[in-house]
Amino acid sequence: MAGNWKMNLNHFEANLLVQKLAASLSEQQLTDVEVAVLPPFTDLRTVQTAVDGDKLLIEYGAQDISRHKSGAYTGEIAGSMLEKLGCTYVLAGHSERREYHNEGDEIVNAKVKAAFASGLTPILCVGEGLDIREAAGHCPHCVSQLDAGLAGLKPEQVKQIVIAYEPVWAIGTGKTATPEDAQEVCGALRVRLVEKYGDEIGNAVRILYGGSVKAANIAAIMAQPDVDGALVGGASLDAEEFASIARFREHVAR
Ligand SMILES: O=C(CO)COP(=O)(O)O
Repeated sequence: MAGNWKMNLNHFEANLLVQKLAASLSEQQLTDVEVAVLPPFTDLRTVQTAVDGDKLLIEYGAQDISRHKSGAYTGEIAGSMLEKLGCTYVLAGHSERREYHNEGDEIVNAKVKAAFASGLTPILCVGEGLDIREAAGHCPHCVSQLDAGLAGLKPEQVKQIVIAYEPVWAIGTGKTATPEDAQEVCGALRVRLVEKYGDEIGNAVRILYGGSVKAANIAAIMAQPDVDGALVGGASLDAEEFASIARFREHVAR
């Protein structure tokens, strides 16, 4: 269960939220679910200090990574810097990066590789816009983003990666895909992974659903066979709400 904070919370607020989240998770005795937060870059050091200092059972990571190793790339953050901050995960190809920063599949693939080169686990995001959904092109579109994002990876890297299916029309809009919509695309992604990398790897890859996930709708989404978790935006900014979402980590075994 991953919380993408997007461009919210300064480092003081970040500290408060991770502490509260850890308290809510332990109150609910959620020790067997992997919970990760993805704060803005400027919060990462604070989150690291809180997690290490208090031995909190929370993983964390970044929302973006430079495809370059180092050098004259003003404003960018290298994988090695994230690694030094103890990050486990990094998003690659979130729809907001694809849309507002013109990140195409090739750049996203380079970012996935940069993440692995620094020992980070990429969370590769795929998803269709409303026009593609209305033209019924959502499955092929997402499968093609998956293929492009994974191009050139070794099978053991594919096994480790996390995929997030986030229909763009359901992000921050309050419109959730129905559980069946989520399963349709997550199932198509699974079929593709199995086809290309075999049963063992294809079934080991964790596939998350994202888009207006809340405590009130998570149960039906997690009941889908190919949904292994959620990538949560707005609702991850509320510790109790996010902890309640994390309670629904059990899904029907494939
Ligand atoms: O984009 C998302 C997570 O990465 C989803 O955001 P919301 O949960 O706010 O719709």
